Amino acid sequence: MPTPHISAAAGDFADVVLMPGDPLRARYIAQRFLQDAREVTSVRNMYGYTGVARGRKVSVMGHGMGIPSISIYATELIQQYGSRVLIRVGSCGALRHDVKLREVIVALGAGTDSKVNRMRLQDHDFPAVADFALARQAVEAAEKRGKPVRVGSVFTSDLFYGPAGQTYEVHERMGMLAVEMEVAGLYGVAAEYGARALALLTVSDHLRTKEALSPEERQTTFDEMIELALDVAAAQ
Ligand SMILES: O=P(O)(O)O[C@H]1O[C@H](CO)[C@@H](O)[C@H]1O
Ligand SMILES: O=c1cc[nH]c(=O)[nH]1
Repeated sequence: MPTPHISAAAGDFADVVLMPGDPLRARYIAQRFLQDAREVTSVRNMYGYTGVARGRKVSVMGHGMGIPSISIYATELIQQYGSRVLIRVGSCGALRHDVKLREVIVALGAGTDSKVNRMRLQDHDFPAVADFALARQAVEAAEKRGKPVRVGSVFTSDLFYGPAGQTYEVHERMGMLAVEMEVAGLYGVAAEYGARALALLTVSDHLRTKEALSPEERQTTFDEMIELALDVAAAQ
């Protein structure tokens, strides 16, 4: 059962997995939000935990940075461990001036400069979209909490340090809310293996205004996003 990247045994993972990029955020989520959390994998320090949230078995596992990394973990969780619902809980940089720091974005779809989904689809465009039911549940849960979310498309970039100035205008004109590095890959993997996926993203910095959350603010805002992700997880 162990894979080259995950050392967990069969049955160690829940069918629903929250996935932050940072493995230490995975540990933080497990310690703060899961009851009876136990570590199920730590290969390469990419920590995974399983516990209980809202009375339901839930796992959390880091996915690293970039599409290649998330694709490995998402594929192995689905294919080897039977996970069916993957919810990325990540950070992003706002592209549009009207998107504010701390906002939580429900990433309905993702454009990308990566070729991975074209590799899957004979070089044709692939609609990298969230599972609709998960997205709707996230929006409804946010409304119930009185903390509405932003819903729309994001841009998944292979480059964190890219030719920024040249691309922001185009992305904004095409209606993209923010930039991050994994969503299009996650949605492609989910489609390929018949799983369901959603990404929730907290705006941690603003690419136009150069504002950024302090470490303390990051934590508080991320907590709100994680509560939302757990609302969605509990509904499965
Ligand atoms: O905070 P996470 O989830 O890692 O997400 C964003 O942060 C990383 C870049 O700093 C990339 O992984 C990007 O997608
Ligand atoms: O990928 C990312 C994540 C956060 N902020 C950015 O500018 N890019």
